[in-house]
Amino acid sequence: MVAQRGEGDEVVTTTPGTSAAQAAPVVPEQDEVVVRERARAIPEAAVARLAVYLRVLSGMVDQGVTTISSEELSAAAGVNSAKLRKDLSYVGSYGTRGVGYDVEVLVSHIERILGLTRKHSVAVVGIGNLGHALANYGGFQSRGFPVAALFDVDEDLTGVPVGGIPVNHIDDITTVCVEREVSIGVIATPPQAAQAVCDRLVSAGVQCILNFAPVVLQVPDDVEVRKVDLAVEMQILSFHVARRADEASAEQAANDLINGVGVDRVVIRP
Ligand SMILES: NC(=O)c1ccc[n+]([C@@H]2O[C@H](COP(=O)([O-])OP(=O)(O)OC[C@H]3O[C@@H](n4cnc5c(N)ncnc54)[C@H](O)[C@@H]3O)[C@@H](O)[C@H]2O)c1
Repeated sequence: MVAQRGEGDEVVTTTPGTSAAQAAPVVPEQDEVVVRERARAIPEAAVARLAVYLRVLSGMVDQGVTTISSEELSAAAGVNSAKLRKDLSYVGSYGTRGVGYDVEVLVSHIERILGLTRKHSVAVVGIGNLGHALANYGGFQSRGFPVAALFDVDEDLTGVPVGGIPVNHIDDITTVCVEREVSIGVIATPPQAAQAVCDRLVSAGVQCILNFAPVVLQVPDDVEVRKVDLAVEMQILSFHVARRADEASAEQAANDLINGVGVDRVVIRP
């Protein structure tokens, strides 16, 4: 089989000797795993879920699990199985009916889509409370993100090892980031320093920024920024709890109504 560009940027597999005009998408056979490359964009939320599937699947590889059904994976990842199947179709993986997904194959497809086929060295800037915690956390290394450099403006911290890595002064950020091939910069400085730190990371060639400081950073188009704000996550949790409480009290009111006035059914509209 060879790969060709199909309609709408989808690459379809065709048998040798078939012309592109004749090429029709291959319908997955029951016992066949069909792999399709999709050039179209994957929704941001699906990318986040793919990272969750990868974490779950990597744990399964460690336990020697070789195949997994979509139901098992959806339960382990906390995602409904229809959404999971849709997400996995973005990476071109269709499981085998009655057998499920080959865990290692799925891991390699997701890693390829997430660009994890190579290591991404990380620099943390701002080695205060948060920076210390991040630098000391061993979990990034095992997920393909080794922390390779630490920076702070505080000269008392220069040379002090945190998580086994000596802190460099911020003035050395360009040379050190280039030398250690840093591709992700984590900003854990006070907000007023964050934009200048971001600019220095960008001029050192760092194209991915993970920003913990509560500011919106301005970056060139070819630089990706993700902002982490735990307070926002808590506000989202609070919203869901409040909504659940509203639903429970509406249901209670409906039950009271049924019991009180003898109607059979009350429909609650959002
Ligand atoms: N996103 C979140 O959920 C979250 C959670 C906690 C903290 N934060 C944010 O993370 C940041 C750090 O918080 P913290 O409690 O660790 O603060 P901190 O004061 O303990 O540490 C800040 C560190 O940054 C260093 N620094 C200051 N200016 C610098 C510069 N120009 N270059 C390099 N280093 C510089 C300081 O010397 C200090 O070591 C703050 O902006 C805070 O608001 C975000």
